[in-house]
Amino acid sequence: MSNQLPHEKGFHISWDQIHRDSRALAWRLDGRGPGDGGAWKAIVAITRGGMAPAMIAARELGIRLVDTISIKSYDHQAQGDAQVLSRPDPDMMGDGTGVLVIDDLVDSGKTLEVVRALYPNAHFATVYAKPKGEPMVDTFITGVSQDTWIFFPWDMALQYVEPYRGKD
Ligand SMILES: O=P(O)(O)OC[C@H]1O[C@H](OP(=O)(O)OP(=O)(O)O)[C@H](O)[C@@H]1O
Ligand code: HPA
Ligand SMILES: [Mg+2]
Repeated sequence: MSNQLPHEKGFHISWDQIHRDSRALAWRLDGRGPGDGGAWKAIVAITRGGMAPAMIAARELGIRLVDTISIKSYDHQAQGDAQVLSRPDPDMMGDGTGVLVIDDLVDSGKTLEVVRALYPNAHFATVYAKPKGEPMVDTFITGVSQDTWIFFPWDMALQYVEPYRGKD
């Protein structure tokens, strides 16, 4: 990582950016549900990364029924088998009809594949999508190349960096 140029280090997302992009996702989904007037009945966030976008979308869309499904598939940047640690009330979920399932991003598509198998009729939405995972997502805002690592604001802190041309 340390001998890469700044633009090769990854795609760094600020809080402001994820807020704007999550709002854009909500607006794109507005009125596209199967209920009256295109309503959605609930939002399910895929923890942990989906929680911030799901909260922002729930607020934009006026949805108060918000639940989580807990999946763990990465340890740092290494992917293992996706494990479902907890899931929403089965009576509320049914086959997923009318439920918006939200995550921060789709990369290999493995996480969404697991959730899709549980709720085949839910609508799957992510803020960011890499090409491999795109077939697993119904709606996303920004496409990112497969070899880019996305850094989210909850994983970062402001810190000093050396000037690009080095110290004087
Ligand atoms: O499409 P995939 O290759 O499955 O990758 C995408 C998933 O990986 C990350 O979650 P992670 O499992 O790291 O957990 P976290 O959300 O708790 O950070 C990200 O938030 C997505 O949920
Ligand atoms: O690019 C990524 N950034 C953060 N978390 C991730 N989990 C899978 N891919 C990514
Ligand atoms: Mg996640």
